[in-house]
This record gives sequence, C-alpha cells and structure tokens, in this order.
Amino acid sequence: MSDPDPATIWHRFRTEAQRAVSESTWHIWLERVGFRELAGTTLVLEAPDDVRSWVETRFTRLLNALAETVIGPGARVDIVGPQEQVEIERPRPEAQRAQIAQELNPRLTFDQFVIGDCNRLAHAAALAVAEMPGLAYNPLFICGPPGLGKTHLLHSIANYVHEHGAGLTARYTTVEAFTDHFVGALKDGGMEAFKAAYRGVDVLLVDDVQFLQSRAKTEQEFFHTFNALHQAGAQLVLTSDRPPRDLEALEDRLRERFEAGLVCDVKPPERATRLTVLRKRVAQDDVGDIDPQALELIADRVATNLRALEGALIRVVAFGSLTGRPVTPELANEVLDGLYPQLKPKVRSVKEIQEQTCAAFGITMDDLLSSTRTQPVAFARQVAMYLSRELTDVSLPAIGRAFGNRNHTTVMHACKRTAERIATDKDAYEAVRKLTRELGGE
Ligand SMILES: Nc1ncnc2c1ncn2[C@@H]1O[C@H](COP(=O)(O)OP(=O)(O)OP(=O)(O)O)[C@@H](O)[C@H]1O
Repeated sequence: MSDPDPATIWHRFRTEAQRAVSESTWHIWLERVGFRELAGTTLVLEAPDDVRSWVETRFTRLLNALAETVIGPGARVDIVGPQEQVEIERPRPEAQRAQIAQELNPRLTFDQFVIGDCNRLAHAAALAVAEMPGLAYNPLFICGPPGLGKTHLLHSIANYVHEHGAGLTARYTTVEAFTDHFVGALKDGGMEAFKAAYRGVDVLLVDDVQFLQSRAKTEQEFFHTFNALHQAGAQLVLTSDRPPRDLEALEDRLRERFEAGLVCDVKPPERATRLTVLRKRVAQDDVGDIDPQALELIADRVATNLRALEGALIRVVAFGSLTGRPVTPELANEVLDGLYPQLKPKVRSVKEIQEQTCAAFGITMDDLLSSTRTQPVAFARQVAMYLSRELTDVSLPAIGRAFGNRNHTTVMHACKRTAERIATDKDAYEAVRKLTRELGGE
C-alpha cells in the first residue's frame, strides 16, 4: 500500500485536531491554521500572525501527538508565520498519541478541596501545575500519610486540564496500574501501545510511587517514561507516603529526579479543616439534619485522616437512620466509642503523664528525658508528648521544655507520629488507649 498523499494527511490531521479540542477552542485558535507542506515526517503548518504564538505555546504538544497518529512515530509539526521560510528538524522523543482510558472521579476537583494550613502549599502547587502544565514545577512531588488528599489533588489536576487545558491531555495512574499494564504489555508484545499510552500525554499523574521500590523492572521502565516526558516538556506529578529522601530502596537516579522539582507535603488537618470537610460532605450528600455539635464531636475525635473522618460521618449518619434516632453528639459518641479512643481534654500535669508513661513502658524518668533513640524509650517519649498535648492545655514549647528542653517542632513531630501509629498499629493503639484510661482520659 502506498503512503497517503499530503492532501489526505492534512485532511485527516485537521479532522483529528477539530475532534480533540472544544468547539470554541477550535474556532478561536485552530480553525485558521493551514497546511504549508509535508517535509518528510514534518508537517509544516501556517498560522496567522495574531494566533501563531498562542498556538505554538498551547497546542504544539497536542499537534505533535496528532501528527504522530496520522503520519507515524517521530512525526511532528512546525508552525510558521504566513511569510516565513521553513526550517526543519528539532529532535523529539518517540511517542504516539495515546488513547487515554480515563479513570477519573469527577467529584474530586479543586472546588471540593478544603484548604487549610495542612495542605495550603500542596494545593497551590497543584493548581499552578494544572494551569501551566510543564511550566510551573516539574516534577511536583506531593507526600504525606494516608487519607490526606493526595489522590484528590491528582484527580483535581486531571479534571482541570481536561476542562480548561485547550486539548491538552492528562492521564492519572497508580503504580499498581502502571505495573499491571507494563507486565501485560511485556507478555503480549504490546510495548509500543504501552509507551504511547504513558509517553504521549501532556500531564502524567502517578499515585503512590513508594510502591516502585523493590519492583526493579517497573522502576526502570518508569525511569524511562519519566525522562521521555520530562524531555518533551510534559508535566509530571507524583505522590508518595514519604518524601523522596526516605524512599530508600529506590535507585538514586530516580530519587534525584523526584527531588529535582518541588517537593511538598500534606499534614494532618487542623480542626477547622476537619470541620469544613464534614460540613461540605453533609451539604453535598444531603444527609439530612445533623446537630452541628455532633459534627464538632466527630471532628474532635477523628483527627489524623480525612478518609477516616468521612468514614466516621457515614457510620454515624447510617446508625442514626437505621435506629431512627436523630444525629446528636450522644449518638456520635456511642458510634465512635468502639472505633476511636476518646481523649477528653482535662487539665492534668505533664509530670503525671510522664510518670504513668514510664510505668507503663517499664522505663525510668531519666530514660524518658534522655536523648536515646532506642526502642521502647523513643516510642514511650513520643506517646508521653502526644498525651501531654491531648490531655493538658500546656503549650507545645512548654511540653518541649518539660521533655529535656526539646524544641516544639519535636513535640509536633512526636504527636503526628503517634497519631499515625495508633491509626495503623493495633498494639500501639491498645497501649495508648490503656494509658489514656489510666490517666482518666476516657
Ligand atoms: N482537603 C480536602 N478537602 C476535601 N476533601 C478531602 C481533602 N483531603 C482529602 N479529602 C477527602 O478525603 C478522602 C481521602 O483523600 P485521598 O484519597 O485523596 O487521600 P490520599 O492522601 O491520597 O490517601 P492514600 O495515601 O491512602 O491514597 C477522599 O474522599 C478525599 O476527597
């Protein structure tokens, strides 16, 4: 079969381009772009002066991808002005326009994302990246413990790009899905399609990159994907449960690339953020009448994970509706008692908490206040700081001073680590709960 002639190629290209963008984008920007010539695999396009620079900035990547679909791998476009001589050959990585299977949740948008001190930077960076893919921070690396909105931000970026990106393409994936896809492609010889799927996009969003560790082949393939996209100016956004420097089992070259852009974290949400998330959920899901104090109680008791917070709300509401009882603070307490240890702030002394913690862990006060980091002393110290924070009104700096003149950020860190640990480790949960009870905290 002979190669299609330039006129056919141009016709196909134009049809694909019109299909790829919204109607208004087409009319305003792309409709007046014309055909100049086909030089090898370079499609030279002519754009009127008033739209040329905009078309170049915003649409070159899309048009290149379309050229590859219509002409073949390695094809590209060159956009020239009406009077301009043609100048050819700029290298471009191999890619093919991908058929993008979207697994996006339309509910996860920037509009629905509640901003607080815990996530302000991550949110601002994600929005900047969505507005200017490849131009703001590249890669953007968002890290933090589970359930704090990392996936929400990735979906928000993809949804935003699809809605406002003038034809730019975004693909969301998890390391799990990327691995499955890669292994499948290796088995049935679909590597070209696999590469096209991940290297032919303008924005690639990858969730949970900590799982790349200890998957040598996937890690290597991901490294090449990362490089191909980065060189092509495409945007990469990655999430992980820890910062790049703590991804110890990852190869240095990949870790260094993760660190090369902007790394920002999401922290456990402060109370106001938790409350706003709950109120938003109630309004959105139309769950009926809920006593505002019941919401406050849920926000107080489920402090470190927004997924758990939403789960707690759903349980409380479901319990109310199953038993035909109104959702009051008492009902919320009843439901949550079985799920989360109740830490009622009462005025106690830090010293009392330190003594009880030492007794519970079988260590001395000197150990507790020392600088040793060995277990169980280090954990006991973190628990004692956490309980001092939860059960007294003493300020963070004062707690720090009471623990051998430590800094208040050390106390904050200890609180966070303990909260995370009791959310995930049953033994730690039991130990803290027992101690809390002994201290009269529930
Ligand atoms: N700032 C926020 N505003 C509104 N909802 C939020 C916010 N952060 C998280 N959520 C909601 O909390 C739930 C958990 O968030 P998400 O899945 O994004 O967490 P994650 O950090 O990706 O967790 P994991 O590491 O377990 O994947 C989702 O339903 C999400 O919509």
